[in-house]
Amino acid sequence: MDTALLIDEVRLTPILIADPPLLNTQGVHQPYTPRLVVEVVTRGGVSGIGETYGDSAYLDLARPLAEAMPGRAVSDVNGLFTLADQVCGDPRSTDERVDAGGLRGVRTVDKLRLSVVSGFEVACLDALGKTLGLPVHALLGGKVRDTVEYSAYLFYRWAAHPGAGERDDWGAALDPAGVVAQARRFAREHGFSSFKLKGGVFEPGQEIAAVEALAEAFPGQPLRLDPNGAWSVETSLYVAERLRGVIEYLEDPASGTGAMAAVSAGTDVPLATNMCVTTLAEVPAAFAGDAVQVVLCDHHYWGGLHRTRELAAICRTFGVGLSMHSNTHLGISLAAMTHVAATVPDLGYACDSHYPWQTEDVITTRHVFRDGRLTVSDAPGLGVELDRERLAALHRRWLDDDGAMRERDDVAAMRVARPWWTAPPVPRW
Ligand SMILES: O=C([O-])[C@@H](O)[C@@H](O)[C@H](O)[C@@H](O)C(=O)[O-]
Ligand SMILES: [Mg+2]
Repeated sequence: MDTALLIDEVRLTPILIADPPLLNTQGVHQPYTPRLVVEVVTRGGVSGIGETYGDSAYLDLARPLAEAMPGRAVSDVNGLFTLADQVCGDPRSTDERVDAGGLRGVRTVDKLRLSVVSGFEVACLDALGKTLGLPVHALLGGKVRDTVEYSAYLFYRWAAHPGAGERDDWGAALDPAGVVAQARRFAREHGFSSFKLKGGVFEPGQEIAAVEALAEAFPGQPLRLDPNGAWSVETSLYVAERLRGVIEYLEDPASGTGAMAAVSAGTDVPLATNMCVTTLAEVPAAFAGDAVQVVLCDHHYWGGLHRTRELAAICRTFGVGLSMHSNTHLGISLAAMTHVAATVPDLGYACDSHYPWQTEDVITTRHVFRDGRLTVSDAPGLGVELDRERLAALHRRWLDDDGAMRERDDVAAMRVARPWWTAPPVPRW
């Protein structure tokens, strides 16, 4: 073993990043949202970076893992899972609640742990690639495309947060005209040609009207609608019928595998998910029941880039399509998403990314979409550099926070504007 590959130190930096007032079925994004930056430093003096969720449940698991890493090789990414099982709590204890935000499926201890491991795996791959002079995609077997296509992620939104928070110049988008204006700006500034609207905010008729307005503004271009499981089976079938021939896929119209399977049985509109298939345990029932036709992978909660490729192979085996989910994230994760997406042969859909909404970053040079695509970097590692000054500033914000922003809570954020707000029932419509 080359001792240059051994880990000397692991640095964990929780940060708070600005987030616009984007609406979803639970509520609204907080002015600031937590992320965790993971940095591994090797004996060879190379530093590798990764990024994952930063809420305290993730930090609690990341700390013991960081302490256990020194002395291990950055090339031993498979060993990370065993190590995490040993040091990050009891692997048998599970908590099958829907995640705190109600937007990303079940929240089990295993899934939390995998989300943490993903940040460490990416950091190790970055360090390994930099040491060997190879891009991360080469460590995953090599890219099969030179660019990765992303879709515009449209949100109903307010012009500004009701209390504190950064301001941007997007203005409000609360009706079909606002959604189309937002889409036009995404197309103009980033070249996106496929569009996803985050739904579950207004009653379904209004969201159907928004998608129809998009179809009129962008004829023939792929459109998606994602209410995060807010609709009943009946409502889902109604929306599917109305948008048949207009929509590329409906994403998580209903909540849970059973409801999704019932919707799927009643329509030929493809269904996608980042909610009912987010762990291996959920795959058999969902695939056997034909509940979904497209799985949205997310290297964070599937446990990193290698595990994402394993998921891709499972989907391929069962003839289920693959696309990519996104939550609020920075440029480190976007680099990781692009590397793994470049290696998956049958990625048949443009990937999601929140990135254009993020005005702050911790890398020195922001990613730039051209024609809605990112060029796959051939530079060693991820191909991005940490901006230490920015990282320190965003960490300072996390330190200064009284705890209110350290956990993502879209319901609480909505209460600032509407004190009576509670998490809506499922199904909501
Ligand atoms: O950021 C949001 O509001 C999204 O709703 C996000 O939390 C979801 O996880 C995600 O983007 C999705 O596709 O469901
Ligand atoms: Mg979704």
